[in-house]
Amino acid sequence: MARRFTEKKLVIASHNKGKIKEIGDLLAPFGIEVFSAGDLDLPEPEETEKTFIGNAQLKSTAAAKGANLPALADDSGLAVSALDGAPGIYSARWAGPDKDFDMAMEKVQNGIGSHPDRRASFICALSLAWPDGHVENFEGRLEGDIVWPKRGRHGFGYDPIFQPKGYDQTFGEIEPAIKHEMSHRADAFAQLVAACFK
Ligand SMILES: O=P(O)(O)OP(=O)(O)OP(=O)(O)OC[C@H]1O[C@@H](n2cnc3c(O)ncnc32)[C@H](O)[C@@H]1O
Ligand SMILES: [Mg+2]
Repeated sequence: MARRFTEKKLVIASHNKGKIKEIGDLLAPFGIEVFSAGDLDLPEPEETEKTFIGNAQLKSTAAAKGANLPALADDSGLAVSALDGAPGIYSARWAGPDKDFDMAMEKVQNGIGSHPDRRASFICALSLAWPDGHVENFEGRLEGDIVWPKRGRHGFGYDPIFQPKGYDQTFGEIEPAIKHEMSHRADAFAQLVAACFK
């Protein structure tokens, strides 16, 4: 049995504004007071693990200890079939220190080149940690295709080149409220809610 979340305050252990906004929107119905890692001046830990869950847990436990509050971390990324799952856990790092996602998206497109397989998945690991060290982890996924050129201005990161399966718009074009209902983050969040918030 997962530990239930009964506290009133929660830290979103992320320094990514796009993610903090999405997680804040997903948490809105639960009446929890949320803080971001930046609000609390928490450092950004180095992501030294080899899996999404490993890195999510590293971020959640560091923030929970640092803030002495429960903390929810997200480690996510894009796994491209023709690139054997790259950029994967390196999705943020492909954009470099300037967080240049135009460059990162071009790297994805150039890597696929003329390969006929344009399939990709977005993956999201969520880790909820308490200050006593207890952790609950979840992983969500969404299948789609890489399109080129990029389309739309909604979302963040790789959204303008990711078109979810069954849709003819990219996450850059789809309204945020619709993304929240079907994304990899929504999938992981639904698992978290079922296990810890019900
Ligand atoms: O570690 P934190 O502080 O949370 O922020 P980050 O941006 O470094 O986040 P990650 O280490 O988890 O890297 C994931 C990258 O994958 C990309 N990504 C994840 N979810 C995405 C989404 O829903 N839409 C577009 N890109 C996404 C995005 O560019 C992120 O920078
Ligand atoms: Mg990161």
